[in-house]
Amino acid sequence: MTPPAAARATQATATLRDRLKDPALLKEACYIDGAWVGTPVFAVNNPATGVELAKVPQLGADDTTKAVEAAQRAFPGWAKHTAKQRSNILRKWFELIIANREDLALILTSEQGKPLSEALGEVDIGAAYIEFFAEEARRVYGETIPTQRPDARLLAIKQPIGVCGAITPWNFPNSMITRKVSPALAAGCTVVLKPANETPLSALALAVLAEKAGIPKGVLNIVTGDAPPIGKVLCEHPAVRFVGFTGSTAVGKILYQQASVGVKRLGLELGGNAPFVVFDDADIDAAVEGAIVSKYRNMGQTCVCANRLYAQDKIYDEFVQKLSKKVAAMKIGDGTESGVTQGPLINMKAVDKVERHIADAVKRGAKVVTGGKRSELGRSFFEPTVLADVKSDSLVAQEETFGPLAPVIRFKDEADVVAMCNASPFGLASYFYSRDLGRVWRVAEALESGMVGVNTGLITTEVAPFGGVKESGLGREGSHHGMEEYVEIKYVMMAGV
Ligand SMILES: O=CCCC(=O)O
Repeated sequence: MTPPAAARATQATATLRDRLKDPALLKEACYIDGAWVGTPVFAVNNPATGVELAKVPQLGADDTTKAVEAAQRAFPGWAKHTAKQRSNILRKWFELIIANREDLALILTSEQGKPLSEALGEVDIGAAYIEFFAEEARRVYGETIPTQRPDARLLAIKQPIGVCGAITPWNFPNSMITRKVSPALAAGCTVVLKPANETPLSALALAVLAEKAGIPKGVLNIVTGDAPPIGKVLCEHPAVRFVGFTGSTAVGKILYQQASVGVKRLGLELGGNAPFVVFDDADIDAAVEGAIVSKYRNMGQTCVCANRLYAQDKIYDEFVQKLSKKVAAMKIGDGTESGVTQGPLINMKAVDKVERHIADAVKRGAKVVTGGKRSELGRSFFEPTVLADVKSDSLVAQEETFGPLAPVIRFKDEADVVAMCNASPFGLASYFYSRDLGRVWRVAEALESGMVGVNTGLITTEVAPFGGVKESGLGREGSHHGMEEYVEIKYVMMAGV
């Protein structure tokens, strides 16, 4: 007999909790000023099964203001910690995450859907950001400036910017948090974080470990709830000096406007429409592997996913045939099952968009080579798809699909394809495959994007600057450049020498 809905939900919560080595990582409360607060009312569901995993509080503007005030109170004390003290605490947080990586990955897959192997990879790179910035905390150097006045000495020192807001997306519920929070904390800033409503459990689990690592109360605060009122407080409260956001360009523009009132600094990692180009001198097998990683990682729900693929005339058929053979062999299912490489999409709206892009491309003459429809598993499972003979004016080449759909467009020459790549208001990532050294330089320099992968489909690493140009955003995350977002330069002239 099927148990009633409420009992089923309780069972599901117990199921995830029971499967964790440390059940205390599954939190149903917000973390403000070092206390776990709020009534759990908002259900978090597993997209693979639809069952409820847990509930989290639905906080609003007042509680967000309290969180900002807590961060404001904690700021002077945290900023006065020595760089080494901050570094040691961050290092401890990193170690705890690694020690709990399997639990964190299971929570991540359960709430987000990606295969467990990818979730483990995300937890590892999420931890790697913390490790990197724990090291970087000790290298926030200033400078001395050759003087124009014999009686004066000139310095530029770097100081933490202050309280930071962070708003993070559901597609990378762990690493997008650590990529923002760890440089902020390393620099001496305090943070109020709003995770995505679909995936708050990864954020709360990270906070459990942050508390254990000894991050003082008020330094990291987590607020779950309705995005617009929380985002408005983060953008408009006078104590907040920086807001970091990863998400859609449409929301990024709203935050940009709201933050302009208090002239705040913003870090925006927004939408993309990454081209993936295969020239006829490329290693085709390597290009196919790169396309698989770039396109189908996280079921195509990655901001740097290849969105439109361009293959040159001479190798077009070979590339499409080899790509679709691999794609047709992918295993769809619950991300916790062994061998699954394609989990469910985050929700039915995501499925609708993939279907809309396929229908539009087919209407303009494209052919479905493999996939093309909802999976027989139901829910938001969608067959990984390859389309051939796609026209460059199709919707799928203009808008980010955010799903497992590879549209392959034919091109003639280098100038032709570079023009198509750059004919977009977005400029996050681009990829191309070629073995001609001259072409590699020319094309890498010509592409209008913040990041370029040459002969690779995977460019993310904690040591490199991640970010876009044009409507794909502002600022850089990761690498030593990522630290610059969280410090202010203060110039000091010491006269009377
Ligand atoms: O979707 C944004 C993040 C992608 C990544 O970290 O590779």
